[in-house]
Amino acid sequence: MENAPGGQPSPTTESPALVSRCRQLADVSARPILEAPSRRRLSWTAPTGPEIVGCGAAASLTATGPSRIDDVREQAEMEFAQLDYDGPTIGRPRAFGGFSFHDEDTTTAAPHGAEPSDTPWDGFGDARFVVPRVQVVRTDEKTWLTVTRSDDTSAALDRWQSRLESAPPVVSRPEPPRLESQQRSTTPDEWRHQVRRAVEAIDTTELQKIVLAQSLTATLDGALALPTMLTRLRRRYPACYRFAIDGTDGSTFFGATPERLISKDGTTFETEALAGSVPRGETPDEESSHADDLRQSEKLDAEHAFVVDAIRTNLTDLVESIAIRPQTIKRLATIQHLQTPMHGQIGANTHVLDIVRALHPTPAVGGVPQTQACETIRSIEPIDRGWYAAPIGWFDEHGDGEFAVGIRSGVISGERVTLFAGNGIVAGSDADEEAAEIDLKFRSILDELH
Ligand SMILES: C=C(O[C@@H]1C=C(C(=O)O)C=C[C@H]1O)C(=O)O
Repeated sequence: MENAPGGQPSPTTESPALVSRCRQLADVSARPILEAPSRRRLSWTAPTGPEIVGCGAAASLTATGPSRIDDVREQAEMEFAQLDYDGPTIGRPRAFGGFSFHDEDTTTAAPHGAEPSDTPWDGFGDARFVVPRVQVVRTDEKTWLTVTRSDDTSAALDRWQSRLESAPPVVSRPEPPRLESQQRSTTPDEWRHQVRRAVEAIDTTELQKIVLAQSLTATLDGALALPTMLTRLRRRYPACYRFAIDGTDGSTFFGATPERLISKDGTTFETEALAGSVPRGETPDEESSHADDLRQSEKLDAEHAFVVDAIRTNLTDLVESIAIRPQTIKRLATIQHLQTPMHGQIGANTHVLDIVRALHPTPAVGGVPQTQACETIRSIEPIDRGWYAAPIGWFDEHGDGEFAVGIRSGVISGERVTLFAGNGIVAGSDADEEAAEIDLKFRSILDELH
């Protein structure tokens, strides 16, 4: 955008310009930002990236239905065209948010089997991104504060700097609440029935793989403090993406997901296939026997190969090159997965959201073929997936950004937390074995709540 002399936005600009300024701070905690609920808080930490925390909305992007990813991109281009940022790249403003799993417009359609009141997703919509008014980026060595507003940016920068620098250090953390009760969306019998229907569809139609999910609603005896929750997830899951994002109704979607959907930086991108799961062992012997199962099982290999193939196929037309690294195992606290990292070169003008659109949902969370799998999920699953297993992340004015798959996640609504977990079903899947894996996935977050 054009600036008038003195660096201030030109008064002739039609809509108010967003002025964004960044300042490096002494190493301060971003906790004061997270301690203020109802301020549209967000938190995002990639396994090897800085911690980013934000609040407020300098710009909001929302969209519905099948075109939601393109619509967000279009709106973002208009908003970012109004942006006047002067500062280091690390502190640049970004749009943070996520998409619903399904394409269907949830503002008009109730999900199969779920009354609107059953859903914890009212505050999220089909797509919602926010350029936060206040953003703090912390690496191990440095902290940057960025304020983005259409007025008084520098006064707000001063206010937030003094607020962050004068916040008292945390001496003791509040006791976590106790778990009062938990309720599953799906009984063991219902699950067996659903898996039977999925396996039948696999045996008799084109369907080859489908991921079926459940929810678990935990009731606690007190509210969950988001900063404490994120600290626990950081300690327990340093190799995962930890995220939290407030809805518009006081609820918060959060999680610690092991699965990268895409990261794009200039002309390079990285993605991965993550699918095929076994438990962690209680002893070294048990551990290596599970790892052997993971490497040798033909069924798990097939589940995983669907994901590798779909990512490669769906990216072919979009990227300049793609290389597949050797398969490894991603070990987490309760569960371990087959992982195949992939990386490559891409045109600088390709937006990260173009890649998100091409990839989501991968067969790690949807199925093969994609459209039939999503239709079957909607007809079999009794829950509203909302943003679970969907792309969650950020992008910047140049179309660079990073998205994770929103699994190992849940929605906090006061003293209730609704968690989600799913598992891949292929020919020959056994409902009870699949249920045991879903339990491990629920536990990964449930164990950290109380
Ligand atoms: C669907 C989930 O996880 C996905 C499914 C996996 C599987 O079927 O083995 C493994 C990792 C994830 O890609 C979940 O955690 O809810």
